Amino acid sequence: MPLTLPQSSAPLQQSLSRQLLGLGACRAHSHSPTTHTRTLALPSAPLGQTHKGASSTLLRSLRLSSTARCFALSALTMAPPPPATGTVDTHAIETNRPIVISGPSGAGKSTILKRLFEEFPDKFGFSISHTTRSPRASEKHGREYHFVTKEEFLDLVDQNGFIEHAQFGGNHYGTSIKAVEDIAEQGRICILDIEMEGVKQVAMHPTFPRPRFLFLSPPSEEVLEQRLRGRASDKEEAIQKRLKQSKVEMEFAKSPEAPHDKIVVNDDLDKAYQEVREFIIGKNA
Ligand SMILES: Nc1ncnc2c1ncn2[C@@H]1O[C@H](COP(=O)(O)OP(=O)(O)OP(=O)(O)O)[C@@H](O)[C@H]1O
Repeated sequence: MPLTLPQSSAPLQQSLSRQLLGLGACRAHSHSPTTHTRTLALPSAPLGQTHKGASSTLLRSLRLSSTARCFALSALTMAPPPPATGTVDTHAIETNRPIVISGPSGAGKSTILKRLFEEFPDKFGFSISHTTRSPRASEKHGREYHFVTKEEFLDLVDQNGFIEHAQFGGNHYGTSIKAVEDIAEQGRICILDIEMEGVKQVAMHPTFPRPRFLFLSPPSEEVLEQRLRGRASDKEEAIQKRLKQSKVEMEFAKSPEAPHDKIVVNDDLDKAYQEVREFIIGKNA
């Protein structure tokens, strides 16, 4: 599911989007108390227009600032919510296979994606997540999120219209197939920054073609804790929650059911970035 944090994922997504793109708008979501889903799109070919995308909140969960990170390039910002359904434009998705990036909060996902977006400033777009929570004063329907009613959201769930969805803090969050598909149809590769439960959902989705899965790992628990504290964005309780969740995510990554095609250990940032870059846009991508 898009990420959802005990705290809201929207702030995270927006924050990340802004950080990543240096823009004033973005979107994404996650469904975990600490993270959420960030959906980004990398065009596989030069684009003539802008887009937006990105979310992961639950993953969006551990940090209240990493909600899906989506970035909106104004053109799509005002678009109405797509009529997502369980049907998929398989050709577009398989031609521009989305990338799912996951890893513990603090592993460095935002840092590395920011670099990637800076290196390819004209190639990114982002998808917009759905949520049943009320928009905040500064938020616009179709920009930060597609704000829908609970009934509309659950209808879409019944149609298998989400590649992942979750409930946090009493609200539903989800990344629709249509939102990701739109990016693929524009010749872009959508990058989804998703927490563990969302990864499982995407991997098991009945109709959505399998994306490529990348797991970003911290070099050790000790280093992860240092980085979370160094980020100075969380209170002690939130740090402890992220560290606890990181153990679960690391165990999952080592398990047979983990769908990851590539695991990158983020020790030296330059080296990790090159590995991620190669996986996403390298000649064997
Ligand atoms: N290789 C590295 N060496 C040292 N510090 C790093 C490295 N990679 C990331 N960091 C730092 O670690 C902190 C956590 O990184 P970042 O916020 O990118 O993690 P994240 O995986 O996006 O977390 P979240 O899921 O909570 O958004 C940041 O302060 C970042 O600057």
